[in-house]
Amino acid sequence: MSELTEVNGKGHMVFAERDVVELAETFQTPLFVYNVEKVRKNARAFVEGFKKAGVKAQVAYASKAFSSVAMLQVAKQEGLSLDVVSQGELYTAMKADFPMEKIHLHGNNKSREELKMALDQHIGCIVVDNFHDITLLKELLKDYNGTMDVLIRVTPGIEAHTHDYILTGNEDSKFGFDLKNQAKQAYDQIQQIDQLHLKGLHCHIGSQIFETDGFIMAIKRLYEVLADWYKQDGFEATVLNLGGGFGIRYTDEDKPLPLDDYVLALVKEVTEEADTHGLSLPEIWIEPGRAIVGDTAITLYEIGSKKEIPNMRNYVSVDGGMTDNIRPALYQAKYEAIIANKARAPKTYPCSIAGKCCESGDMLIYDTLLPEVTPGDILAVFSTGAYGYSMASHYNRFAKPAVVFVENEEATLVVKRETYADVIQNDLSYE
Ligand SMILES: Cc1ncc(COP(=O)(O)O)c(C=O)c1O
Ligand SMILES: N[C@@H](CCCC[NH3+])C(=O)O
Repeated sequence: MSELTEVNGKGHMVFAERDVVELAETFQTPLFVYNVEKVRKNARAFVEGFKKAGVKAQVAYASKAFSSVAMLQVAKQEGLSLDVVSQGELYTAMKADFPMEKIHLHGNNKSREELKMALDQHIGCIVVDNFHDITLLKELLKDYNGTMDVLIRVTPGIEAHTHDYILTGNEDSKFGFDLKNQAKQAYDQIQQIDQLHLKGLHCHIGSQIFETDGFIMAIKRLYEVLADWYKQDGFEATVLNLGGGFGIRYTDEDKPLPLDDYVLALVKEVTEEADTHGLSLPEIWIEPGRAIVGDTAITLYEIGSKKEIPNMRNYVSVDGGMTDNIRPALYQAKYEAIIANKARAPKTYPCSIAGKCCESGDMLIYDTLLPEVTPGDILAVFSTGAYGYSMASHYNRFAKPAVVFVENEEATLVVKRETYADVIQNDLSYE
């Protein structure tokens, strides 16, 4: 996004109206900086899209993209619902005082404890992923007075155009029930448990998707099944959850749609299918993660060493890497970056950006152009708001970076930088 970058009189990059070089000095590096106004804007694009279409909806922020107490407080302020996939994500929501009735629990191997916590907290909905979920719920509900709303997660057999590792709606997937056989068995089992209220179906076809056809195909397939269940049993879904996966821009190769285009396409197709089959229009739920936070943050690093291999490649190393952004190593994901303290300088130096882990694959960006690089320069990598901090690790015993929120020009530390004492806090001695 370099051509759109704002630059101040000192030649420093400005992000969310703040000089990022100053932010790096104040909060140290590596540092995640979120533009909260942009987070709100993304959230509102989805929410307003459904409002405009006049359809009942829930926009559940997929907290796996970036979960922290402050982030979930922003999601709550924006009236979003929440998708959690673990006790840890649910616990974070509890600490953020997130309304429990707006939380949906996912997971392809939910533990008894996770399901119990969901029941005890009276969350809004459990997305049943497999027969084990149903068995555990049946047992747990014996000691439970209330009821629980559930959706059945199915794999609609859609091959969305995305990286193989983040494709989830195809039949050969660890998630959900296959639509042809297992979904009906799950339906029958759930209908026999009085305390489970089946609201409808869930599918998630993949992530970083730039087209609406995959979603449309998925909706058609869901309706084939829903039409059968209606004929057989008179069952009508009151909710259709179409997952997340809406793509964002990392580099020029990515051509995202305006967020409300996805909403309009979903609403149109669901409305048509419901009409065709004589079914009433369900609530439409979606679960965007990346599209809410991905393009709202940058990561700031300090540049250190350089290795120049004549006629081959120049390596420029930064003080973070795969421990705060595993996506390039895991998915060959591409990013753009600039030197924040030389934001106007001509880009004349061909180089690749390396992390500092003891791993050759620890590369953040291959073959980019930067201005002449000197140790101490601040590198800003764009669009790191999703699946960066949330996938961070302690490899090489690195401490996790800090996270800062900027809103109304004010920068607030929302996740503290870990200390080395934090990193080894669970180590016990064996002398
Ligand atoms: C079930 C489910 N919902 C929502 C998401 C969020 O996806 P994204 O961040 O691409 O919107 C994912 C991740 O791909 C997922 O598996
Ligand atoms: N973590 C992945 C996306 C998969 C998310 C959840 N199913 C990414 O960084 O793109």
